[in-house]
Amino acid sequence: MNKLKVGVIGVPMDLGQNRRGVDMGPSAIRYAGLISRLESLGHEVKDFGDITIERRSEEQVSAGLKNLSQVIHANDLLRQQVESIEEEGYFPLVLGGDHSIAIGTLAGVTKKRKQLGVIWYDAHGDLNTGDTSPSGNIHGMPLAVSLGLGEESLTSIGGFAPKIKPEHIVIVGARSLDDGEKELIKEKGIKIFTMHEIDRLGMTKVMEQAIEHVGAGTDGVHLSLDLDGLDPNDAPGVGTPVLGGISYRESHLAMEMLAEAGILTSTEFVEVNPILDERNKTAEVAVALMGSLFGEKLL
Ligand SMILES: NC(=[NH2+])NCCC[C@H](N)C(=O)O
Ligand SMILES: [Mn+2]
Ligand SMILES: [Mn+2]
Repeated sequence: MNKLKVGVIGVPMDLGQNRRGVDMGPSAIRYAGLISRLESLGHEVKDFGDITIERRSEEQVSAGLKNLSQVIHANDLLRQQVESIEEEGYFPLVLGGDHSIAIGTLAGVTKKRKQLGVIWYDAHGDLNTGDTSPSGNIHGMPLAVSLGLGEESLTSIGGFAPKIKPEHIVIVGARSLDDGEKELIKEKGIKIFTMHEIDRLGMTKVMEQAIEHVGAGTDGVHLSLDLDGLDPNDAPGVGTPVLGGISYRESHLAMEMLAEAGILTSTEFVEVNPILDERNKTAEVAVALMGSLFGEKLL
């Protein structure tokens, strides 16, 4: 794999969901050795530090969305950081934080890339709006927001909407979808490999087809990896675990195939929750997967 300039940015954000601790994700991932792991692969790594996130105050709900104003503010800061990381010639590697931060990441990377492909590696679709969400948690909404759906103050971050097109998305690993999300997937024709397809076809075929799908007619590809896409046995430190997930081995294979394809232009790893974790296992899994994604091989 080509040697890259990788720009790491942490987003210690927990306001997009209810469980405490996911704000410590960036710290746990760095502690698990991310920077030296990437450097040992020959990449030049610059750590841009963390975005400043407001402390949790009393929960406010507006239009059915929890902590809306703080989530908007954080994502707008992230958008600006991601834009300048790219302008300085670095590959944006964003560390969460809850998955609501994908709103800011995608707003930042689509400033330049108007035909961005997106791989959404997740147990969930994150395709809710304020109207369909069972929880009001914004981490269940970022893919819908990026499609220009739902709350206007979120979709308009960065000054334009939508950020991405339904035909450029592929969801991998889904096994928990709300009714409104199922309808949206059908209505928009979003490509999805649920656990059923992963079991049936195997990860090799799934990733071959996923890579082909997001490569078609796009000018870059973003990987948004929610650690709850993995099975909770392999990644226990997440706030919304769902049994029957993608294995550690299948995930390494997926990352290796992405490295080989050489199509990614930005990446984020989200939902690592050290309070719910077992001795930093999930952060270590995240770093191991990033190793494969950035070109690590045994021989
Ligand atoms: N990024 C995540 N872990 N999302 C979980 C979303 C769960 C559920 N679908 C909701 O909207 O609340
Ligand atoms: Mn999820
Ligand atoms: Mn998610």
